[in-house]
Amino acid sequence: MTAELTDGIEAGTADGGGPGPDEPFEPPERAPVPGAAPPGTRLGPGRPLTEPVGPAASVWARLARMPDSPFGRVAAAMITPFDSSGALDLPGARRLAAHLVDRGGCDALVLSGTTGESPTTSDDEKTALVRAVTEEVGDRARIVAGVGSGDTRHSAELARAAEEAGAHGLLVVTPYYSRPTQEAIARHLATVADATALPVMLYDIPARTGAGTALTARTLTRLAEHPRIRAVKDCAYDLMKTAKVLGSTGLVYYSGCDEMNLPLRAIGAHGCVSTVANVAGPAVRGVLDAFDAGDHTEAARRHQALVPLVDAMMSQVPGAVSVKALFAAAGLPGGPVRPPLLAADEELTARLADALRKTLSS
Ligand SMILES: O=C(O)C1=N[C@H](C(=O)O)C[C@H](O)C1
Repeated sequence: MTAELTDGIEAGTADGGGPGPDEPFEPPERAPVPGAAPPGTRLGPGRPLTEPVGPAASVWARLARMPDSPFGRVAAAMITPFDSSGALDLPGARRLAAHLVDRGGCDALVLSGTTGESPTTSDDEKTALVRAVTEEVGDRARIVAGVGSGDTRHSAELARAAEEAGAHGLLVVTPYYSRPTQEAIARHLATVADATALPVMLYDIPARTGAGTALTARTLTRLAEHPRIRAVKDCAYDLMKTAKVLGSTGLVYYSGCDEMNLPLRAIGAHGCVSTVANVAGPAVRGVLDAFDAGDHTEAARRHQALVPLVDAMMSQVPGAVSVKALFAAAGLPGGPVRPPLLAADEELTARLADALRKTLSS
């Protein structure tokens, strides 16, 4: 999309509550999921993947063919395309997904995240999106379905529907609004992870979920014991916590905010879930590639070159608004945002396009 996009544009912790030090975490009793990986199985670097038998075998067989983490390395937090009437645009979603995977530098797509406007899509739309995108990209990328909500039963239902629709993994944000304690948050996340055989990426974004909902290092360490909780999408801006959890668990970390992609990689994160990758995936990947090749100066240069675009896209309006404004300017599928989000005005769109152009030419 990058070339098409520019062409188009040229034309146009609180540490809330939870158990005290003496209260042991009891992972909720659960019947083993048929065919699920045995407890302790991890997909972090160097760890073997144990193939199960039974209904989940096909999921694990698919994952086993994919290298590295079950969530890829550069995941676009894909926008959800709507048509001009505001309805879900599945052909547009297929086109965008294929583009991001085949030419846009992404080896994973997160659907129905914040950038995917999950608060304003229905359950049926979320499931239809997973089905269409998995059909379109097959095993060329990992498809991660956002199933987080403030309601445990609802999230478990969404998780089962996503699994049935072909998702390779789940993104589960900490429950919000009702101010659950750490213990309640831990139980919510474990219950959703129990609902399917899919690997789970936790989403820690306290600025969005509310004061007191940041996952504590202790809660993360406890949840790491769950056989299917494998990863964290880290948007907590708490390097002490992240470093502690990275150093003491097998959880695979992903930066969940583009300005932290390189800093978090430098302390051991595996990759990123990126909004900016919707429009500049190869540049987002290029930062990690340079770092992994040992050229830290070049990695820093590439990171710095992306920062103005990250700032333009994420600081004033939600990422979905920015991406859709850029897509509209380039004549690409995306369509409008759904209320309460508001489309970018002309001035913001011009600034976004300018930032994108500068970044891509740097
Ligand atoms: O939708 C997502 O997933 C992401 N959303 C975050 C946001 O909206 O702030 C940013 C992140 O890059 C991924």
